[in-house]
Amino acid sequence: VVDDRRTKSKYKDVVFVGPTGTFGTPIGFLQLLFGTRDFIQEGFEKHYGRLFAIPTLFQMTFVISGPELIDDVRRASDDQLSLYGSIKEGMQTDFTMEPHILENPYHFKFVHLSLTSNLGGRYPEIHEEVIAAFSELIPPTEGWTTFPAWFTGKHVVLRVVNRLFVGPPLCNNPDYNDINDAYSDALVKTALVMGFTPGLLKPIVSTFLDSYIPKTLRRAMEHIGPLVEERLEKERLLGKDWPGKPNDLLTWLMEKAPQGDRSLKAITIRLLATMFAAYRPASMALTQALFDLATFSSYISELRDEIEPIVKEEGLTKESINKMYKLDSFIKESLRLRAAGKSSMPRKVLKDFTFSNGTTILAGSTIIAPGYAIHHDARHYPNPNEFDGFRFSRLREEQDDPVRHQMVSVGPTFIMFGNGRHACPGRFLVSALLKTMLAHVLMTYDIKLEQEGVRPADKWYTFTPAPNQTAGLMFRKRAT
Ligand code: HEM
Repeated sequence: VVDDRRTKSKYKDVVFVGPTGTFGTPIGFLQLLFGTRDFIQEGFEKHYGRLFAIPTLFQMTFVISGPELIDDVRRASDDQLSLYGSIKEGMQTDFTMEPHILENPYHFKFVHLSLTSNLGGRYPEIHEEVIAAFSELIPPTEGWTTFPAWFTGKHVVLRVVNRLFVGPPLCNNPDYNDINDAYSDALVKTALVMGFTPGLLKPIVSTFLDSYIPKTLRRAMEHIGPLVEERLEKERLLGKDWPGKPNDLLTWLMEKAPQGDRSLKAITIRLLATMFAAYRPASMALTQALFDLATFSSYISELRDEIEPIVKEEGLTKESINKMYKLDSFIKESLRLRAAGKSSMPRKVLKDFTFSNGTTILAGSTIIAPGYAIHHDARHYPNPNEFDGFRFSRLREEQDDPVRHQMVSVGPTFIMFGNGRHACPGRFLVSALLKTMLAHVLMTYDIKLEQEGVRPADKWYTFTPAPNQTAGLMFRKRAT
């Protein structure tokens, strides 16, 4: 309490949202945690365009809003405002992954180098894996059959992304895919507990936490180990550029990671850590888009009318999916409405930082952007709470601007993929994945909700929304 008062007194020109008084911050923090008050939305509505502080424990957290402040964050250097600093804290990586992993997150760079810049070349594999994954998980039947939506979305994404990370046949190994899933779950839960533990106690608490993370890591190493050996053996026998050598994330980690970081354990941790960044948001996005397709079924025929002539002419390719403006718009609208957390683009303040409006935030604090509030702001999105599937394709046509409103474009009013130099490097892949998956579903199946007109409710984890995880979706072989 004393520390909180001392810190607050340093911010004369910053608004504090939430209860005041001696125990204001802890009370406000509990209200925020248990969802009884949403200080981020409250602050956004009352203080739009300004910085405001919300009640959090152990440090000050400031919320930015309005294009100018978001642009200030975009332009700040990494030694002032640090994404990795905030991931380190949020994911407690020193305890959940390995200490120093974010001092050189070269695995993140490999996403761009090995996947995005080579997306066209790898597209046929994506397409092949999408078809295989759907036909296995949702075999087309004449009559309607219910499938678990979240389980299906998750497993399609795990399999297709792993095709690009480790290749076949491991990408379709149920045990390996479960490990990826379980590892992510364990990371989130352990990080949550460690986040609430005061600094001095962290090393002690971490030794008491269950051994699930190391156990899961060992299980993953049992899969990756033989694959690494197999590739090294081929290299010994056939030379460095052996025929058929995969250009996947594993190869990049084996060959381009710093010398001291090429042990099986180091490679496996980086693989799992990259999968953590990739598959959770992507599988949530797929599941939500499928729920939207089933809920707003009037879009289906117009989407098919767009997709079919393109596919007839060119097939499904990296280039042809770029022509599917309406499909892009439908998925982007689903992301806008459902996927942004209340707290986005977190940055740890490493050096005192002065915004363009003159407000200075001291080192040690955290800055976040209110993603959910921004994406539901009527100033930028008329009827913001309504699903308007062709909102963005209309804008692309009306403004004759094919780039600005596409899913992968980032800016201060669409921060689903962040903004600036750290904007998600996987977004080009995600856009290709989601469009291919939805186009495949539209062309192969009919889809509907289990209960007509009732979209399964989202689940919120404090700041983060997730699709309903128990509901099913009904599919049958396309009849029309
Ligand atoms: C719908 C799916 C996805 C969403 C919504 C999403 C969103 C984000 C966001 C918000 C950030 C932080 C940006 C910032 O704070 O400025 C980020 C970073 C990142 N994402 Fe994604 N992402 C998705 C899928 C993926 C996929 C499929 C991959 C990998 C294949 C990926 C890899 C990364 C990496 C490596 C970073 C760190 C960037 C850096 O080091 O600067 N993401 N993502």
